[in-house]
Amino acid sequence: MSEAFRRRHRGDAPVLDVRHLSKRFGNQLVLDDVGLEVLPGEVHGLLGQNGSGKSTLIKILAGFHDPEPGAELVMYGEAARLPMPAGGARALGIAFVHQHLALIPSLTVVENLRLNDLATQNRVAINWRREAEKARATFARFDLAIDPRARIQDLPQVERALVAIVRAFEEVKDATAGGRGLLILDEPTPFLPKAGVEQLFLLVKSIAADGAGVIFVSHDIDEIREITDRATILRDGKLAGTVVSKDVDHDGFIELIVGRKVSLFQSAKPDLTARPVAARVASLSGPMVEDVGFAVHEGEIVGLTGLIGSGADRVPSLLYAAQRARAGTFSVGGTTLDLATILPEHAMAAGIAFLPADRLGAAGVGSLSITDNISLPVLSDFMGAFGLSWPRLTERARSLGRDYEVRPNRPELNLSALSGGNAQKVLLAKWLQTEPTLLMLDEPTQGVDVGARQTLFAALNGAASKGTAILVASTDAEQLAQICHRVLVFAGGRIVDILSGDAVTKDRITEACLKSTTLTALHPREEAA
Ligand SMILES: Nc1ncnc2c1ncn2[C@@H]1O[C@H](COP(=O)(O)OP(=O)(O)OP(=O)(O)O)[C@@H](O)[C@H]1O
Repeated sequence: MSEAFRRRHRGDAPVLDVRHLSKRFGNQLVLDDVGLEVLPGEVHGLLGQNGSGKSTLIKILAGFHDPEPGAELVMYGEAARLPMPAGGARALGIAFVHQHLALIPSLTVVENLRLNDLATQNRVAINWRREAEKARATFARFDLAIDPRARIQDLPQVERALVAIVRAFEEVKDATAGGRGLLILDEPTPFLPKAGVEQLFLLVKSIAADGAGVIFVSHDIDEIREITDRATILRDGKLAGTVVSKDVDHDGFIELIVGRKVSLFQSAKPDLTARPVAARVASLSGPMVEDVGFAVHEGEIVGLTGLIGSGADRVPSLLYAAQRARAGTFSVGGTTLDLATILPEHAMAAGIAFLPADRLGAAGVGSLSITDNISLPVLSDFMGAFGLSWPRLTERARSLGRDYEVRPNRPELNLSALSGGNAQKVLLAKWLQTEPTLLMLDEPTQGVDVGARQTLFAALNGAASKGTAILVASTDAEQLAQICHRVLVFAGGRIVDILSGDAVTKDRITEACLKSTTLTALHPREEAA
């Protein structure tokens, strides 16, 4: 903690002081006598492996789960009730921003800001002109250039996140006097490119400077070190410690989170471009992508990256026909597909698998069991004379769960009962078991903890060493540096730079992204080699 921070807070009652928090699901104790204190003006990190209990703690503060008896909650020196009664969090000035932001895309920014009033008042009774002016003034105070009349669906992801945070902050202020209150941000950054993250940090810091407390949940240790004053680490539902963030280095955080030293996965970076081509894209154009061409070779892992709006993240969904391309061809395993007309089933039949970022939407079915989710692409292999063999399917799911360290490894649970990172392990196992010719992934380790990441990276590397070609769209330079043989950098919908071999490092990738907008497009033919 900085001296200025310490001086500012000497003698201040904590915004939040919660103690003896325990929670049991069935016979599993997922929180075990945990405590957490947040001071006024403090940004406090909450870290831990997937399934360590972070969301459960937050859901108890939201009133979604009841804690075990014995828990104590004190806000600004006054005892408050637990279990949290309905509407209690709001009355205490606690507001939440969840990863999915809870905005309504078809409504405007100002309508989303007044969503609570919309639910309780007649729409006509609200003076929208005045509300828009108020919103404009609020955005101006935080130096944000967001149009209150724009529809959420037309805004880039970063502006959506900023709107959700401003809305939560306004809720905090409405419920309490002035800048008091507690803002809880549950992994708000994984969808945001670097530039967006910086803008979000400025907003969070100015909210804390107003005197509110902020809890910031993230798996990104660099982010935690950059933005938080202190951090609390949970390990297997227990308190592993509360530290002053500046005093702990990157490896120190990893050790606190995992409970032991972890060696980060690092693959060798041989040049594999002389190997046979596994997939070739030519003249791909579509939303945010212009005349892109490249090849991926057998066993090669190729990263696609760039700044906000670069188009890199659009490529896998265009190649899988999850979004419609205007033009282009895609050759995989001897089949050439016309990208303007293909359907996802054509891509699948050609040996292509795609794991999108939206894991409980497009990627998996939360209301189905883990066994069902894992089995979907391989059902025909388990069909016998008397129908499907459920015991074999379940055993298969359990064995993949062991390999991919899914916790808890109970295939009968619904996918939605798993923590975010564990759900991602299941979905990766689901596609890798099909041994595709080409596997495409969009932000594959969003929300996955630092230990489990190494397992997923090793699994991807293992699939590549058996010949699968892999395309990874991501804005996480560290992750790309750990696993990719080559990285294609996008700007304005085109490939502007290619990094390979020793140039595939976190710093070089970040640098290439930052200067990407000043570069001209490489000709597709230069890349196709
Ligand atoms: N409704 C539920 N029913 C049964 N078990 C649950 C339920 N919600 C959470 N759990 C279990 O409680 C444990 C803690 O989950 P929690 O979501 O709090 O973890 P987390 O630290 O937020 O993980 P992540 O970083 O992956 O989001 C996990 O083992 C999870 O499977």
